[in-house]
Amino acid sequence: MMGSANGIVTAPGKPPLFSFGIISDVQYADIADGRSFLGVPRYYRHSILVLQRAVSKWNNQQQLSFAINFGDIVDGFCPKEQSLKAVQKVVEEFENFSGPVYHMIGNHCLYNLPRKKLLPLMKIPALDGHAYYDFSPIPEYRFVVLDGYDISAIGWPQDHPNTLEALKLLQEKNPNLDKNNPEGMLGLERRFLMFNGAVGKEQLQWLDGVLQDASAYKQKVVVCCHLPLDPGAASKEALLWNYDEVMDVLHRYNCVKVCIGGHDHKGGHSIDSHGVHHRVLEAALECPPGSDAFGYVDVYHERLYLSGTDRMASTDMIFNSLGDSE
Ligand SMILES: Nc1ccn([C@@H]2O[C@H](COP(=O)(O)O)[C@@H](O)[C@H]2O)c(=O)n1
Ligand SMILES: O=P(O)(O)OC[C@H](O)CO
Repeated sequence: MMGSANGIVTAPGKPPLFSFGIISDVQYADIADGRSFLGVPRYYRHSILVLQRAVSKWNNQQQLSFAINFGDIVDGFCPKEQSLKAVQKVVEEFENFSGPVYHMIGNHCLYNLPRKKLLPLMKIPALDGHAYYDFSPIPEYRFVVLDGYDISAIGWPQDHPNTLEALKLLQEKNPNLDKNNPEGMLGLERRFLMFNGAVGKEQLQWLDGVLQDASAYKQKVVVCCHLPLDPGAASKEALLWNYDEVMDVLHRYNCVKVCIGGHDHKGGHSIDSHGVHHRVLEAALECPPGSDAFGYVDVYHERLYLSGTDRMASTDMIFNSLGDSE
């Protein structure tokens, strides 16, 4: 038997119920290497090689049931006349994976193409342009994919009510002319930046319904969103605008065990006040040539184990069983 940090003992070599591949923030562009606003190197051409190696490893690995892309497949600096081809190129790389791939949108996807064009290309099941959905790979588990740019100043037509709602919020919350600039904003208020967004009211209701249903079927839930939900796992500047409202919904139910996100390229891990794990994935874009950031997750009844490659840290996420009826 094998011990772990929180004292729970598990049997080594126990086969997972199923496994899936993960990668985030590929942000491919056929342009020279650059840096983030804060000076972190970004390798725009190399990132697609990271994705290629991820797919090749996933295909040669033990059986993976599916893969999840946590968003931002093409960078905002991609020349606009190349956006369509670049998105298609990255999607095609994902399609070399032998199983289904579940995509979600990130801000950089939306800098390149409007939702209307993007969602069909990424084969995101969408209703009225909304990009949230759920799926259940086995009866015991439910995956919920949130649309963190539901209320957003990017991606919707300029006169769309969701754009207007986002612009109003940014106007109220962010005093700077450049709404991506957090200067002078204090604490968690620093999340009110244009490159973030919110989950709208309808989506919150949908989420509540899905979690009710999952609870009724005694399913465990993994929540996926490009934008991080827990301040403990990410920079304040990277959080979903209404992370607190979403967390309130998640915390009404014991079925939510793990939330996974991207966007905050350095990555992170926390366990919140209700024992829910939050894992923010390290970005493929920031891997210096020859290095990688992707992984696969083994799913068990009582934990998720992320096996990371190179810059993606491995993480054992053992569930808090308090309140579980099983
Ligand atoms: N501290 C910061 C961070 C960012 N910005 C603005 O956001 C844009 C995107 O940032 P990246 O991290 O993706 O490079 C950047 O061009 C800045 O306009 C900022 O003002 N202050
Ligand atoms: O989406 P990006 O690449 O502009 O980066 C977002 C920041 O990492 C959030 O802190």
